[in-house]
Amino acid sequence: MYVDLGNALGTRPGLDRDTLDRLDERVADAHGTIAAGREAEEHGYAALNLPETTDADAIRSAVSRFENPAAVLTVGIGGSALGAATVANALDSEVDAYFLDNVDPEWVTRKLDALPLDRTVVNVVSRSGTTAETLSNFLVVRDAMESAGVDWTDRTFVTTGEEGNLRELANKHDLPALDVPDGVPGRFSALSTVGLACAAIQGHDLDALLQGGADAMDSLSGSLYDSPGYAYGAVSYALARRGAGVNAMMPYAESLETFAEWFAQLWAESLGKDGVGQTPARALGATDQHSQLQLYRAGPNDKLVTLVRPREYEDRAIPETDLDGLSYLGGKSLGELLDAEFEATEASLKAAAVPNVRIELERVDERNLGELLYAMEAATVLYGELDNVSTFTQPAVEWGKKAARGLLGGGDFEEADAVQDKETLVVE
Ligand SMILES: O=P(O)(O)OC[C@H]1O[C@](O)(CO)[C@@H](O)[C@@H]1O
Repeated sequence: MYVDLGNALGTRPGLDRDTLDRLDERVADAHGTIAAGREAEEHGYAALNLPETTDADAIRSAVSRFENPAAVLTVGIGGSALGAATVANALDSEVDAYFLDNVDPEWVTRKLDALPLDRTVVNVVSRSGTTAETLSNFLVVRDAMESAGVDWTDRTFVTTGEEGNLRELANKHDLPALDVPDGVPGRFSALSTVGLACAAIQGHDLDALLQGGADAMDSLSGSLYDSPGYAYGAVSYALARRGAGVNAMMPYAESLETFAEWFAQLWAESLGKDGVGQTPARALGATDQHSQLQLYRAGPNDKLVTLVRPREYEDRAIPETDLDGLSYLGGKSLGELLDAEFEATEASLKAAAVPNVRIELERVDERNLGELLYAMEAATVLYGELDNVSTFTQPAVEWGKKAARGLLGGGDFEEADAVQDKETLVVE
């Protein structure tokens, strides 16, 4: 994997090579803090040790009881679903993967109706073990299994913390369970039990995923010029300080679309603090060239656009054609077209002085995915150090949780009262 910062330099006053060299001095200090935090297994920093601390054998043996499942249904939300979904949606498997990471009743019903419940493993994941959406969805899934005459205790697997409703449920019904790692916030847990249980059930190569993470981990040093992750974090920070308040993550591979969703939680929940942060926007190449690019090029110049692509992939030829104006495509391949679109979009952004960064993987496989996930986590931790924010907390999400709980009679929360005081100006 490499990161190319070339098209970010010169797009903002003072953002040149000298600026990066000066910023690199701060990267060295930040790396010192990160390394010390990792050494001490401090909350958050411990996530950057996962390639070393995650026990792949333990995960494989914990799920080995589920022989030849047709599908795995992961019930979890946020960091308890997005890492697993990124791997599942990027790689092929005989075992289909489904995710219940929302509580839209019609959508949940459609998903459950499509599942062969008697051959599905239910993978329930919650770090806190108390998240309303996850626990509600699990109760709904359990009920659906019972109605279908399926013994849910035979088909359910749990990953959670030492305490919480989910742990109690697992103990009560003697369900197979894995622990979430200590000191690892959900959004940083893709390379742990949280993200890898689903991958193990699907038969993916956990060792290669962790090896990719380890390769990125080994690149961490006191300089951004040694580590693609640190380089990306540093230039994103430098651009945000110079008005690029939005980061459009635009992979040029359908298999990486969920990666952009995973990145959005990582970037937003980690760096959106104290009035600062860079707003992640999810895009997909080439599709969003035909929807969002107009704004990226000709709207407010307040964005960094991150373009991601695999170099190698299974290609498909475009048949020869004598249709007027199309013959230039005949005999080419879809991959050639996509690569041309990628490079053309990159150049079109540069021509409009819109900063953009290229991230290239060899191909979309376990090792490269592990490296990409880890590098983005390292980028986030470094950016957080440079911006002096508490990267590993997310206090602002609690207000809404209390309000919703209060509205449902789950306790007396003043936040719920505030919901009742809503101003209205209805136009219909
Ligand atoms: O794993 P849990 O505790 O169910 O939390 C799910 C998600 O909800 C959050 O706490 C935000 O509400 C995220 O940080 C987390 O990834």
